[in-house]
Order: sequence, then C-alpha cells, then structure tokens
Amino acid sequence: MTDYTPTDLAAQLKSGLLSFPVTHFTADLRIDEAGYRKHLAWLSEYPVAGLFAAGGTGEGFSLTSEETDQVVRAAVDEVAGAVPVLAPATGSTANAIAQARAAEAAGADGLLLMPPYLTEASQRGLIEHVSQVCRATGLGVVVYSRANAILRDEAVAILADRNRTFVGFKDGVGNIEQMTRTYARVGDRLTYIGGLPTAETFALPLLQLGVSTYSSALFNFLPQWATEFYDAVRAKDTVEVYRRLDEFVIPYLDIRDRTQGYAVSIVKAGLTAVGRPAGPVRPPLTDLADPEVAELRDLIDRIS
Ligand SMILES: O=C([O-])C(=O)C[C@H](O)[C@@H](O)C(=O)[O-]
Repeated sequence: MTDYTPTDLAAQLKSGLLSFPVTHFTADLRIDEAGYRKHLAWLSEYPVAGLFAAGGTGEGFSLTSEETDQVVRAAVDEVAGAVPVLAPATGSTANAIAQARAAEAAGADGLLLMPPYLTEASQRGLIEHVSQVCRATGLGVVVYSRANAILRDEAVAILADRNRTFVGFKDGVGNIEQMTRTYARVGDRLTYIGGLPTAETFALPLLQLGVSTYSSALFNFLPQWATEFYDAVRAKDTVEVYRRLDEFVIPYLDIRDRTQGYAVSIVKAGLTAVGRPAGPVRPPLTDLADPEVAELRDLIDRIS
C-alpha cells in the first residue's frame, strides 16, 4: 500500500523531473521484464520526482491489462519506495476502474488516467468518466488531457471541486489560452505537468503558465542530459535552454516528425543508439529505419 496521500503525491510530483520509461519487448514482441528492470535500475541513478510505468512512451496503449499489471508490479518492486510509481488507467470507464484497482493492489502510488478509447466525448461525459475513476481508489490521479479527452478549464475546475483524489493535470495540447484559463481558475489546487511529445521543447514557456514540471521521454536514453536540461529550465536559464534546444532537440524533432508515431519509436531508437536496446515497438507503431537510427546516433555523439 502506498505511503503517499493524494496531497503528498501532488507535492512530490512538482518537485522534479518525471520519468516515463519505455517498455522493453523481445524480438517477437513479448514483454522483456528483465530488460525493463535493468533499465529502471540504470535510470534510478538519476534524480526524478516520479516514475510513470506503461505511459504513452511506455506503449501502455499496446499492452493488455495483464501485461500492464506485470509492468506496474515490476516497477514498484524495482524502485522499492525510492520514488512514487504511477500506473496507467486506460480505455472504457469500467476498464480504467479495473486497472486503477489492480494498480492500488500492486502497490502503485498514483494513477495516470489516459483518454478513453476511440470515441469523442462531451465535457459532461469526460467529467463523469474522470470522477468515476477518481472515486474507485484512494490513489492520487493525474489526468492526461489530450486527443479525444481534452478538458477545458470549466471541466477541470468542476473535477477539482468534486474529487479530492484528482491531483494532477497533464497537458498534452499546449493551448496557451486554455492553460492560462485553467491555472487562473484552479491555481495550485493541482500539479500541472507538461506532457506534449518531446516535452523539453515546451518546458520553458509552459513554466510561465504554471506548469512546473514535465514528462521527459528523452530521459530514457539521455538521463544526465535531461536532468541538466530540467535544471536549466528551473533556473530560467534561457540561454542554456535555447542552446540545448538548438543543438539537440530541434534536429531530434526533425527526425521524429518524419513518420506518425515516431515520438515513441525514436525513444527506443535512442536506446539502441546508446547501446542499451529496449527491443522493437509494437504495432501500430513502426521502428525507425537503420539510416535514421544512425543519424540519431550521430546527433547523440555530438552532445556526448
Ligand atoms: O505518456 C507519455 O509517455 C507521454 O506522453 C509523455 C512523453 O514523455 C512526452 O512528454 C515526451 O515525449 O516528452
């Protein structure tokens, strides 16, 4: 059982960078739990404020509920109380509730509620979906606002009022007006997490909007670099942040933007490039081509 109350979790998450580890697969696309555990052990040498198992970068959308449970249990066991582990809740309301309960039983410290599957939904429907998951366990819940589940400021305020366990808002949209309206209405009642693909790109401007931390996919294969980047953001060292964006992040985005889904695939390619392969991605994602991996390796070599 977790030692983090929802309030403790909210405070903890805003205290540092957030880790979204990839999920390791074998060549025939089965979970490689040993490889995953080894990866978490390596990443635990670097300071983070929270670990989100089987998130977007962790291809949570490609795992069965049983596999999600396996990954969450491995993360809880591997991290052993050093940082809070947050588990995903995905799909239909009933499925998300079942995953939330399984995560609580597995000893996770919080939940990342993903957009429901496929359908569009009204704000009223989303409020009901989020509220039901918030009521299902005692765990703090971070809601990922993205894709078919974009919460507007009014809905965020209602949810924060109704649900004590709703503690975090992860923004995957980057709409300046909406973020400003949300922070103006709800303020520090929530912890705000930058969750756009390649979150470093947006870290400095979002900090100005009340978004105090972000989920770093780059942390997977460049943990030292990602930690230094985070420190520069927190210090509002604009010169250093833009230097690093120009030197590495922007050319990285140029590779990432070549194919839909590469925002996740390129993270596994990065691990291959640094000699710590995590295996292939599962469909519907596709792996980078060999010349693209070589290009990424050259880019990494330039900053190493
Ligand atoms: O759920 C996820 O893995 C994300 O969407 C977070 C990513 O880490 C994203 O912020 C990124 O690509 O930096």
